[in-house]
Amino acid sequence: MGIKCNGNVSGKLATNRCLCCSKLELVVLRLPWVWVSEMTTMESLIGLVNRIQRACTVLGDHGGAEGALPTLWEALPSVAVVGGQSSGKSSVLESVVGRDFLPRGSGIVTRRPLVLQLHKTEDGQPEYAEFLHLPKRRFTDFGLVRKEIADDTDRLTGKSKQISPIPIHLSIYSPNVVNLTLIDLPGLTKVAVEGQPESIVQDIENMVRSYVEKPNCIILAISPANQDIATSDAIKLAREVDPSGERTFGVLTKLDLMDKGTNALDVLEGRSYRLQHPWVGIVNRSQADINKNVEMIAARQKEKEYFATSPDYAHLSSKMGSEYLAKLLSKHLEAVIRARIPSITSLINKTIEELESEMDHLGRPIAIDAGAQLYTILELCRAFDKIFKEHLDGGRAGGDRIYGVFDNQLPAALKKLPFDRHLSLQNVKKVVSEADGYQPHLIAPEQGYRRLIEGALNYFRGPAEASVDAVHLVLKDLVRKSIGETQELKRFPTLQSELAAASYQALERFREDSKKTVTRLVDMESSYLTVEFFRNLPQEMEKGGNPTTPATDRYSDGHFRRIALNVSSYIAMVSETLRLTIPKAAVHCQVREAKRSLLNHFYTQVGRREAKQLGQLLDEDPALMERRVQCAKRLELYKSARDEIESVSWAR
Ligand SMILES: Nc1nc2c(ncn2[C@@H]2O[C@H](COP(=O)(O)OP(=O)(O)OP(=O)(O)O)[C@@H](O)[C@H]2O)c(=O)[nH]1
Repeated sequence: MGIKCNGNVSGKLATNRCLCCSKLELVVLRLPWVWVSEMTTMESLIGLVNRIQRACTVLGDHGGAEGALPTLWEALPSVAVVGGQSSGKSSVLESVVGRDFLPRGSGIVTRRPLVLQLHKTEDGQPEYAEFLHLPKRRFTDFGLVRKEIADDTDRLTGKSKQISPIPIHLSIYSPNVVNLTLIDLPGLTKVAVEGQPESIVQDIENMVRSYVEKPNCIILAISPANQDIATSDAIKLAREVDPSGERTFGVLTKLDLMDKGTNALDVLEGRSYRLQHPWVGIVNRSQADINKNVEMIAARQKEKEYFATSPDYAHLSSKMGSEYLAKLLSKHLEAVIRARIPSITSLINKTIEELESEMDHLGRPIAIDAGAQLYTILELCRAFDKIFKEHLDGGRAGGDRIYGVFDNQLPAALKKLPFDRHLSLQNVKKVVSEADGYQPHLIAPEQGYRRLIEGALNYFRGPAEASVDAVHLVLKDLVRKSIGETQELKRFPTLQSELAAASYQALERFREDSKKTVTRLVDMESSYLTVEFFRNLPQEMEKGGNPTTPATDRYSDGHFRRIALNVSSYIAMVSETLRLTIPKAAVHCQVREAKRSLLNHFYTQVGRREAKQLGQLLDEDPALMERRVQCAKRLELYKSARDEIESVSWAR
């Protein structure tokens, strides 16, 4: 909804559209104590973008989607200077500034983008320059500025003539400039010369393209008038990335070098190549002027005179020259920034939200003091332990596999025990006879029974231990799963593996204890046989069998079969008991203990560790740490950009 730009409107607002004139007003707002309905001058708008651009460089946002981080740089309007080598780019920039300050030389001199921020100061104030990378140093000697640009380029690229996309930021404060930001880019070239890598031609084009293809980039396309416009590198590239020409400013240099009798009116009046903005003709210092150290201010004056007195261009003279170009660009840049502020503001707010949610996801940075680290470790352990318990108690899948061991695996294993073989007639006879010794049993083979039973009971050790092992495997698997499912642990691979190792060790101890317990259950069955079972036997026999069996029958096959049958039903009874008690032992010793004290040992160990060792436990995945640092920097950038915009809007 719109608001009136000079009415009594309440509420906080950074940007809006005026209801009465429908112009875009940057701000109409009420501070608690005073009405402020003033909006920003050209200075503050361009200055605002300057400050945000500097923050971008400091915080590593050079445009481009490195690591898929959001880029603010690309959303900011900027003016990029594009042209072929020797087209006069440096001369245009220096004319606009009114100072000699750019490195000169043969080949590719500009090998990094130069973000040149011009700040107009009050008349009579001294001129000076400042680099972002040397914040405490004011350069009043522009020869030293030139040297520092060259040195800083070499510092980053080496002297290898490589190019780098990381910009150098230079601010110039002068009463002779307009507020403007220009990005000087390496000159487009067609061949690599001695000492340059073959790829340089393409590398330069790619870098220049990466700047000018952004929809927020205003293209200052420099072409020399003494060459056919159809061969201009700058126009060729501009046409590709901005076919409608709405963000391209055509600049024609070297008008004074055209052949006698020719002029550039076809270009300057838009007939040769039409752009949305008018072409601007420029006359820079010639090489001879440079050699003679002709002052820049004098050169500007000479340029003015050239157009004023030129029979070809006098009618265009008010719209020609470097001073006019600087003002035109400044005005246009200001207008573009004004129009873009609302979308930049909403982009900033949206990105802050996204980055904050990513930071939440990545987790906050680790504290450095031991107490806080220990606390973090214990919290992480608790988070894991909670998930592990949920697996056992239900809520998460997996605990039911333990019941599966008791309900399927154990009964199946018990059923498969080879009692048939053990209680075969032949084996029964053998065992009973061996137990009898030289004196065969008279009434019932007491020793024979015992040996047969003891022999059979031994078979139960296998399924008992196998059940313990099966439960152990399930628990181990649940530990692994729970670690994987503990989101908070994801960033700490060292802690993950130490937790896993500590849990596995604990489970190993529980397994041993559980094995001892189930073996003891089996041993207990051998230690004391159930008397009632055998007391009941004769009665059973009397009921079911023949009471008048003669004594000689006791040594017949039938007698041994009866013994086998009796032992078999005793074993069946024991098997049933063990089927019920082995699960109790396993749960008691393993499952219950895992729930109660899986990490007890680990806690004691961690409690004794020094700060350094605790820090090592919280070692994160380096890629993740890097991502967090990058996100934090980007977040800082977006927040400071938001503050900058608010500070302009909330003029106090
Ligand atoms: N007479 C005259 N000479 C010019 C004009 N513009 C540039 N020159 C000369 O052309 C030569 C190249 O100009 P530069 O400004 O260095 O061109 P550049 O595009 O920056 O060149 P590189 O940095 O090598 O890509 C210099 O000798 C300038 O003096 C002009 O309008 N008139």
